[in-house]
Amino acid sequence: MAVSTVHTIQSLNSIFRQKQVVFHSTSKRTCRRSSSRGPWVISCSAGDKSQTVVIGLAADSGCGKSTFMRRLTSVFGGAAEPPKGGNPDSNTLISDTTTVICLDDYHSLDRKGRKEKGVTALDPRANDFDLMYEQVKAIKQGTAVEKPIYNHVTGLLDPPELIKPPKILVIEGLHPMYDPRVRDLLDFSIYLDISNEVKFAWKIQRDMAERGHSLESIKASIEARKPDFEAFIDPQKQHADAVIEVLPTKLIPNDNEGKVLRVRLIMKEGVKYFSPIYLFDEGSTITWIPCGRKLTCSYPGIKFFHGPDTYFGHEVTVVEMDGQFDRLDELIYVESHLSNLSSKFYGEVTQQMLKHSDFPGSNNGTGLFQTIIGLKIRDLYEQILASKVTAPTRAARA
Ligand SMILES: Nc1ncnc2c1ncn2[C@@H]1O[C@H](COP(=O)(O)OP(=O)(O)OP(=O)(O)O)[C@@H](O)[C@H]1O
Ligand SMILES: O=C(CO)[C@H](O)[C@H](O)COP(=O)(O)O
Repeated sequence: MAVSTVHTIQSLNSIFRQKQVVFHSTSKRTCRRSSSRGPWVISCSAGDKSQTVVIGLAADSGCGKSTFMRRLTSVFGGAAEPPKGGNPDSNTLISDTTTVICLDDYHSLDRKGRKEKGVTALDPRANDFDLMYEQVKAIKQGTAVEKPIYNHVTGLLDPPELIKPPKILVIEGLHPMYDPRVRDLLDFSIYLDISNEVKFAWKIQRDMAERGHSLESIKASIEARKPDFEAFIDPQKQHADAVIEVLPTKLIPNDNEGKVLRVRLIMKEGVKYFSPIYLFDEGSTITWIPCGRKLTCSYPGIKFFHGPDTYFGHEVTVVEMDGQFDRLDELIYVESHLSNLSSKFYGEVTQQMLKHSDFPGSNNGTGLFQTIIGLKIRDLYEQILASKVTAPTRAARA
């Protein structure tokens, strides 16, 4: 039988100080530690209703998570910055509304440790899912935590940093949907599914041009990660509420340049506080070539597709864009044919895209769909907030 001990925040702190993990309380609350489940398993009662909305973003390294995060933070306004006065190598980004934590911080093995044990960072054995679960749960319930830091410069685990509960917590990285306990804490989840060909092209662009790596070493690193990527990262997409799939274009026969992309936004039906966008007419299957009088298109043009489908046994709506925009200001023409965008005013998607026209993917479906998912997350957050405000009022009336 599980033996539960009631702890105050002070007594928890004394337990965790030895392990460099300290729990803070933002309101009066009690935490329980169950002795049958090990020292890391702490549950705190929610002291108020101001719980944090938790979003999961999964993708392999170098697949556009940071770019997506910049677009998302921008939808809420304000810039995201690392914690003030903290570790300069912190992976965390904080803005007024959102805190983005990188799940690399839950690596239980540092670079040397992984080498000695012969495991990659993608392997669950190199990650502490118990701590990830406990800390995400604590933040969701309004409790600040001391989260470890994985230092990508040194390859070491640095002393922890304080993470206070934000309005929206984004957990981004390799495994946000891997552990069922963490997955259950997510209010919304996204998977960035970049095909091998495109991933390779992006890696070359970044690691060769910006980081001075050789073509051979990039190839070797992709190959070395492949088995663990397929075993532990890729399967998470079946759990995602939205998947952004990035594939080579079909508009250029046998294209191997990887510059023109076919991007699919796959949106699950029946997700609470989320309803898919659609093109022209909800539920119908449509192919649309918008190029002509209102949209300038050079070779190979632009082709949209919209329709219902199934994805890992779930009903989904898919919107696809193949090709790229020549003139971003003309995106308003496409935006005006998309419905259920959750924008606050006509043209908001175009405005966001123009604002960040220098971000990678701004001229194609990656930027467009990332921006739309950003608006959808804002809408989901506002709906959750409204449900908390109206729930007690209704109860009081009954
Ligand atoms: N939509 C895009 N179109 C073209 N290139 C892109 C796009 N998104 C990302 N890239 C390329 O991939 C690189 C990595 O992007 P980003 O830093 O957003 O990925 P990440 O998943 O956060 O990477 P890491 O996990 O390694 O920090 C960029 O520098 C850019 O070269
Ligand atoms: O897959 C990764 C996620 O970003 C990294 O490779 C992993 O975190 C290990 O980092 P590093 O290569 O800096 O030791």
